[in-house]
Amino acid sequence: MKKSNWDLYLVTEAELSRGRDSIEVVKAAIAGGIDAVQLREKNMSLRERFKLGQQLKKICQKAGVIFIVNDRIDLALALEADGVHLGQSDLPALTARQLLGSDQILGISAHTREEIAAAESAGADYIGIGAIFPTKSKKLTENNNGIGLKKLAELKKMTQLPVVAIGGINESNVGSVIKAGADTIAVISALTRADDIKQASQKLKNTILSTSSDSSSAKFNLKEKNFKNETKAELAINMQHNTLLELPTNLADCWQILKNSLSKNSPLIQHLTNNVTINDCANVTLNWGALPVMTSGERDSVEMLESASALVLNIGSIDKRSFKVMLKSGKKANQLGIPIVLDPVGVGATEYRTCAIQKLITELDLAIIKGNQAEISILAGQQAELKGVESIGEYQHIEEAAKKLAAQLRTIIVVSAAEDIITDGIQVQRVKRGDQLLGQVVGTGCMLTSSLAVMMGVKVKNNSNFIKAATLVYLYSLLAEKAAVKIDTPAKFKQEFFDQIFLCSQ
Ligand SMILES: Nc1ncnc2c1ncn2[C@@H]1O[C@H](COP(=O)(O)OP(=O)(O)OP(=O)(O)O)[C@@H](O)[C@H]1O
Ligand SMILES: Cc1ncsc1CCO
Ligand SMILES: [Mg+2]
Repeated sequence: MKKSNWDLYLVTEAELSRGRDSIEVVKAAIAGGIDAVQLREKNMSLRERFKLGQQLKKICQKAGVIFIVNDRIDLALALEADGVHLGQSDLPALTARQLLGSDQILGISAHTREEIAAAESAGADYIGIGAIFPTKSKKLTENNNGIGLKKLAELKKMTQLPVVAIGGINESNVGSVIKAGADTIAVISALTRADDIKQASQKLKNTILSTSSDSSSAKFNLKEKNFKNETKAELAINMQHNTLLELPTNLADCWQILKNSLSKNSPLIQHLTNNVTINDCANVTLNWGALPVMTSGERDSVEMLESASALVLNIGSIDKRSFKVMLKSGKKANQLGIPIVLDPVGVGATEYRTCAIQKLITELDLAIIKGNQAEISILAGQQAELKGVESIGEYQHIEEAAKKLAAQLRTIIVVSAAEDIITDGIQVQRVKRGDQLLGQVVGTGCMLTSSLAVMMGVKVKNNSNFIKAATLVYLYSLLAEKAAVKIDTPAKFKQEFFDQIFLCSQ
């Protein structure tokens, strides 16, 4: 079961359901198209809520509707709910996140900048804001006047997380709430007290959808969670522009600049690369919005650089002739001020590779070296285990090795692994995102190198190569997660991953 975008979120309260029980209410609301249910029931005992929750969970699961538990993390865990919604007087968000793990949804009610920041840093998936309007029942909220639309709009600007608005929202005012910036609408009475719950749900959802598509405010998707496979990583996207919400703010800003520039003028990326993954590298380059060229003759490569914006040197299938072309082209790129991204594929596996790389590193100025853990360890003069071009073994000191190498060569080092590292010798960014399927497809490292070259080929002011590299690696990983939510076998995953890169660059 997976659901990426919530429009309408029903919060249950049997006492406000005009004699109907919450099972009946939830079933009718699901028939009307709600996206998520929250088990609230403030007046029931924990045992009663548990029993009701068991039934509601089954109903939701069958319908593909998200099931969230209010207030009690113990209950959420006991019911194996999709997530929990906590207020400021419940257990702290950080504790909740630790107990929940990363795959479950954590919603936090927040009313101030500080509360929003704390929720974000604890790893919340959405921020609940309310009560927006006066509510019919005091039980719904302590704030009987409601915070109003202006305050909602102000709070919305303080977070990149999706905002769920609650409190006194109904058919007549929901449009204004969406326009003020709410991404998702949570209601109790508007549905629980309706004469015809199914019809009321349909109507409310339609109004939300039609207002959202008219509204200029960005409508964000909630984190997509894969409930089929709990090991799958989490992600979030912006529905309109496909921009990833979870990109840290500075990287998100950098991506906007890179993306704008890519859409205006596609940089040409010349590749001298291996004959295993060459086609994938060409396609990934194209999907980011750049133009690939993979010309391997000495004269042609050198001449091609006149119109290129970056050069990839990938030694995956190096031989005497290709090495010579790399050296010559590298020198030409340096003369022209074109950034070079080097992938020392399999360095250390053979003496030939190691000598070739030593020569390239000594003679050329490199913008980035991207290698797997073994390759970077070898370059840093440490022990490493390689089998062919694959990194095997444990690398506890990889960060120090990468930093040292970056400082020594005055370049950016990118280490790819389940947790990637980007460093310029001083700053370090770790990216523990992505999906293990990346390791099941030959060439995702080479494609990462080509992707880095695309970003190096974009000239942007105010963003260092370090930030550009970190942005790319982060984005690459998040897009892989997004692909992996949809697909769980390698070949189709590769296709989906390409498409995600394409969509994100539009
Ligand atoms: N277990 C994993 N979980 C998440 N991401 C992973 C995992 N293993 C590898 N990756 C990602 O896969 C990509 C390739 O990394 P890897 O270290 O396998 O490179 P490589 O060995 O140079 O690849 P190749 O030689 O196949 O081109 C990187 O984006 C990395 O983050
Ligand atoms: C498998 C393989 N062999 C040489 S290059 C390459 C692609 C991954 O680096
Ligand atoms: Mg690999």
